[in-house]
Amino acid sequence: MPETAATPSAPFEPCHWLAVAVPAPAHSALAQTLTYAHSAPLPAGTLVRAPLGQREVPGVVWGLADAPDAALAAHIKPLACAFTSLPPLDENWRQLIAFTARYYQRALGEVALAALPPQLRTLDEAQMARRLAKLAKQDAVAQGPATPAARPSPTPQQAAALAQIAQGAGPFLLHGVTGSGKTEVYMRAAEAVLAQDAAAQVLVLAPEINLTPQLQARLAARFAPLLGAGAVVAMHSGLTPAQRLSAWLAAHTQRARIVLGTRMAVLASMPALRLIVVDEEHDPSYKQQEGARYSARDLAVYRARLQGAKVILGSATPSLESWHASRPDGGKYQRLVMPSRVGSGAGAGAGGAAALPLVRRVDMSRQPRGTVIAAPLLQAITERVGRGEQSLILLNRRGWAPVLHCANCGWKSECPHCSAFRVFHRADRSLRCHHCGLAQPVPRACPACGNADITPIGRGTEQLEERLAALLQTARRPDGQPARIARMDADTTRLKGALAQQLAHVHDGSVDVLVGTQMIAKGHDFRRVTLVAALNPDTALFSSDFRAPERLFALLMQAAGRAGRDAAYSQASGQGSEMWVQTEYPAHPLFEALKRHDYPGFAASQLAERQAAGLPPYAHLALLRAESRTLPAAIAFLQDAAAALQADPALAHWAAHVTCYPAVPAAMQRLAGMERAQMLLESPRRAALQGLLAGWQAALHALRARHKAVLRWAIDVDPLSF
Ligand SMILES: Nc1ncnc2c1ncn2[C@@H]1O[C@H](COP(=O)(O)OP(=O)(O)OP(=O)(O)O)[C@@H](O)[C@H]1O
Ligand SMILES: [Zn+2]
Repeated sequence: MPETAATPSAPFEPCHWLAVAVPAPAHSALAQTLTYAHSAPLPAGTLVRAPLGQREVPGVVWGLADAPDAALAAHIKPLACAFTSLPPLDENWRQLIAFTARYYQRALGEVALAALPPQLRTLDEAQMARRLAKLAKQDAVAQGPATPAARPSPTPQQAAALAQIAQGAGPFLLHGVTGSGKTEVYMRAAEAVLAQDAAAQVLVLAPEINLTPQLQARLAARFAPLLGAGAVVAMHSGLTPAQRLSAWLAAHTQRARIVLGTRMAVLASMPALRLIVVDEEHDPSYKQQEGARYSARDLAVYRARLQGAKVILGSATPSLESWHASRPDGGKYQRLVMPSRVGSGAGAGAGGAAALPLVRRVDMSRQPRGTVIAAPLLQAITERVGRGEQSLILLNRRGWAPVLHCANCGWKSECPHCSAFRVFHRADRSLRCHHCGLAQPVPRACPACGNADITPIGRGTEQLEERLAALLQTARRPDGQPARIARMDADTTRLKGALAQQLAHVHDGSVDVLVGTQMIAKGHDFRRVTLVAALNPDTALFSSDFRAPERLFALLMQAAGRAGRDAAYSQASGQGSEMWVQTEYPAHPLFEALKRHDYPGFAASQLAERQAAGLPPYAHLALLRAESRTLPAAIAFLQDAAAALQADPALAHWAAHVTCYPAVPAAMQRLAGMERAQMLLESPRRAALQGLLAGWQAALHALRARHKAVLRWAIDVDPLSF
C-alpha cells in the first residue's frame, strides 16, 4: 500500500480509494470529484470531512475511485473522518445533485455542499452522534395524543382537483383563483399520500416563509396532531444554523414528515418523498440568484419524477412557462382549475367570479397635477374606514422619495457605486442605495453647487403613509376613533419579529389602512380587507424586461386577491370588494384583462407575443455574465468567449442551433462598484443549449485565467433577470 505524502505519520494504512464531492475551487473545468484514501470502503452518500489545501471541508462520497498508479497515490490524502452514524445520502439525492450541477453548469461539490446545512462544516463525528441522539429523544417526548384539527369538507372544485391528483401522475398545475382554497387541496393531497404510505414525506415549498406564517400554522395545526409535533419542520435561511441542522437531520432521518421550506429545501434529503407542493409557483424568488442559479420550481418537477413523487405547482397567476406546459393540447403538465372562491356560493362559473373584487381604473391623466390619491378612491377608503373594513394601498417603492434633486445645478442623488439613485429616507434623514446598501446622511446643501434648496422627486411608501394620514384626517371608524394607518415594507420589518407583529395587527383588525410594497400583496389571508389600491403601476408597462408585464399582472391579481376573502362577511354586509388601479393608461390591455380577472386571456396574449419574438417558453435562454472594474474588460471577456465558441469545432454541432447575441452592459450596469456585462444565448432546443454550455466550460475557465480584470463570471441558465 502506498503511503500518503500529506500525512506520512498517519496511523493507518489507507486501502480504499474514494471519489468524494468536495467544494473544490473550479480550476480548469468543472471539478467533479476528488480522490481520497480511507481505511474502509464507505458507501456512496456517506458524509465525510476531507482535507483540501490548507482547510478541512465537508464532502460526500460519490463512489469508489479507480486505484491510482503508485506515483499519484503518494499524493492522495486520507479523509479526516466519516460520519458513519448518519445514514448515507441516497441514490435519488445524489442524482438530483448531479443533475442540478450539470444543468446549471456548476461543480458537483459546490451544489452538494450548498444543499447541506452550513453547520455541517464545523461538526465532528462525536458532535454529530450527539445531535442524532438528541433528535431521537425529542421524538419520544413529541408523541402526544392525536386530536386532529377540524377540517372543512372540500368544495366541489377542491374535490374535483383532488380526484384528478389521486388518479393522475402529474405534474399538476393547480390554477386556482385567489381564495379558491388551494392550501386545503395541498393538505388533503398530503393526507392522501400519508394514508397510502406510513413513512411518506411531503415537501411544501413557499416563496418566502416569513411572509406566510399562516401557512406554517395551518400545516402544523393539521399535521402535528396526526404525526407528532416534531413531524412538521420549517427549512429556510431565517433559522439559526443549529435549527437548520436539526431540520435537515429530521428530514434526512425521516423523522420529519412534512417539510415547509423556501427554495433551498428542494435539495434537502428526503428519502421517502412522495409529494412536492410548490405554492405560488410563479414567484421569481424560486430562482436562486447567485452561486448555482437553480430554479427550485423546475427542480421540484425533476425531483418528483426522479423519486416517483407527485408534484403540484399552485398559483392564481401561474408562470407563463407552467401555463404553457399545461396546455390541454400536448402539454406535459396536467392542468387543474378552481375558478371560484370558497364560499362564493354559486360554484363554478360566473356566479363564483362575483366574489372577486370589482376592478376600477382611475385615469390619472385626467386628475389634477400632483394628485396622490384621486378623490373617488379617497372617498372609497374613507367609507371603508367608516364601516370598520380594511384597505391595502400598494406602492412598490419604499422610502420617502426615490430621488433628491438640485433645481439649481441639476445634481441628483446618484449612488457612486451603482447605476441607481439613492433613495431619500426621511425617518433617519438618510440617502440609501437599495442595491448596494450605501447609506449616508442627507447633505444639508447640494454637494455639487452648495444650493441649500434640494428637493425630493417622486413618492415612496414613507411619504405616502404621512400623506394618507393627512388625507384621512376626518375619517372615522365605527367607534368614532380616527383611522389607524400603518406601513409595511422592508424598512418597517427589518427587526426580527417585526413582520409577524405587523401581520398580526392587520389580522386582528387594529389597522384600518395598510400602506406597503409588494410584500402586502403576497399570499395573506386577511379577512377584513375589502379594498386594495395600486397607486403607480405604470412604469412596469414600459420596462425593457420581457417578463415585466407578466410580473405586473401577477402582482395586481395577487393584490386584488387580498380583497373580499370573507364571503360570509361580504354577503352579510351587502358590500362588494374593490381593486383600484391609478394609471395614465386605463385602456391598456393588461388592465382590461385585470378588470375581467382574465388570467387565461392575458396569458394567451402574452404567449402569442413570446412566440412571435422567440422568447421563453418557446425558446431556451442562458446568460454568460461577467463583472469587472471596467465595462470594456467585462465586454472583452465575453467577446473572447464568443470567439472561442465559434472557433471550437467540437461545439459546431450545438452552435448551429444556438444564437449567440452580442455582449452588452447589464440592465443594471453598475452594482456595488462592479461593471456588469452579459451575453445572451438562445435556442429553440434545450439539449443544444445544454450541450453547448457543457462543452464551453473548459474554454471559459481557460479564458478567465487570461482576463485577470474579470473578477467574476457565471453562466445563468433559464435566467429570470437581465
Ligand atoms: N372547503 C373549504 N370550506 C371552507 N373554507 C375553506 C375551504 N377551503 C378553504 N377554505 C378557507 O378559504 C380561505 C382561502 O383559502 P386559501 O388561503 O387556501 O386560498 P388560496 O387559494 O391559497 O388563495 P391565495 O392564492 O390568495 O393565497 C381560507 O380562509 C381557508 O381556510
Ligand atoms: Zn449603490
